[in-house]
Amino acid sequence: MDELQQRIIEELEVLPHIDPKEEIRKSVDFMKAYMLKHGFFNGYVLGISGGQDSTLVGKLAQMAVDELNEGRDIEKYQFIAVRLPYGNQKDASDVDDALAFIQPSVTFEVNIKAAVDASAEALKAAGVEITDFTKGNEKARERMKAQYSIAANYNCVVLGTDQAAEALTGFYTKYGDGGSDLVPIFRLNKRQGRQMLKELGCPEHLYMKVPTADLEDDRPMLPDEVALGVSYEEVDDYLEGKDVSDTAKNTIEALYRNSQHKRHMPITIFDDFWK
Ligand SMILES: NC(=O)c1ccc[n+]([C@@H]2O[C@H](COP(=O)([O-])OP(=O)(O)OC[C@H]3O[C@@H](n4cnc5c(N)ncnc54)[C@H](O)[C@@H]3O)[C@@H](O)[C@H]2O)c1
Ligand SMILES: Nc1ncnc2c1ncn2[C@@H]1O[C@H](COP(=O)(O)O)[C@@H](O)[C@H]1O
Ligand SMILES: O=P(O)(O)OP(=O)(O)O
Ligand SMILES: [Mg+2]
Repeated sequence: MDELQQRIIEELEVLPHIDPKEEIRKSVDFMKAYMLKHGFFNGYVLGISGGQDSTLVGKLAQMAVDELNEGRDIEKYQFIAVRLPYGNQKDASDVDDALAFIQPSVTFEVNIKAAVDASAEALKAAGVEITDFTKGNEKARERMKAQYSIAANYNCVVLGTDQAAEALTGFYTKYGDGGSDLVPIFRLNKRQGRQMLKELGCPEHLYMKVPTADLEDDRPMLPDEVALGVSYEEVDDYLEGKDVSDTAKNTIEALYRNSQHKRHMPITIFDDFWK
């Protein structure tokens, strides 16, 4: 393993092997401790897409609030799951299955189509015609806004599903799904998340599902791996310190370099990471 791979693994805190039970406990305890430290909060909010990462974080969040509520007369803590389709969601039945598995305290549905389309129209009226790709990122940012509005109304904080494979490649929308308060599965790669879901008794079709951001109208359900140009198996191997093909290594490291700006707060004159 060369110096850059080693540095990335250390930066993203990835372990080459995990004990799924131990990692489940770490994430649940993290979410419990955060609530106990900030007594004015009542729980967590997260968009549930029907994909692997939100199913995992949603389940862990529900476990955390259930444990926090144990022995209390009233259920102070809640996990608010949010369905956030853009129009009709093609994989809506996976959202049903994820919610049945998570059993959230509360579920809301906010359809983001009207807001996203209105935003595209307003830009068009100003002479800015956005591409389908940019509109995809607007969908992710609209989802972020809806979750923050719900969190503010119910005294909760917003969870993010960023994990090591996305953090490494920058495969998320800046201030969209990248905008959140706590990221309980940061440190885990994609296959480690699958191991945890299996341990938790999740239906197999959810943790074996092909990952998709499903943001583009023109390419619905586009697999992340097609957009990225590298497979998650290779990204996961890289993160575990294993050798990958030269092509995969070059792609991964280019994605890492190009997304440096996403792993920092807005850049000031005192920052020099980009120089
Ligand atoms: N979670 C997911 O799986 C997910 C979700 C949405 C999008 N995606 C994918 O993630 C990517 C998001 O698209 P994106 O990264 O083009 O959009 P983005 O909006 O996340 O980031 C692009 C913006 O970042 C800023 N930026 C770019 N380079 C910069 C630099 N060097 N310094 C400072 N700021 C800089 C600019 O404002 C630019 O418009 C796409 O590949 C998309 O398909 C994945
Ligand atoms: N359709 C969706 N409904 C609710 N929440 C969603 C939806 N699509 C995405 N999300 C949220 O965004 C993150 C990131 O998704 P990626 O597939 O990694 O782009 C996801 O975990 C949900 O919390
Ligand atoms: O973030 P999710 O839940 O949509 O998972 P995936 O990234 O596998 O689509
Ligand atoms: Mg997804």
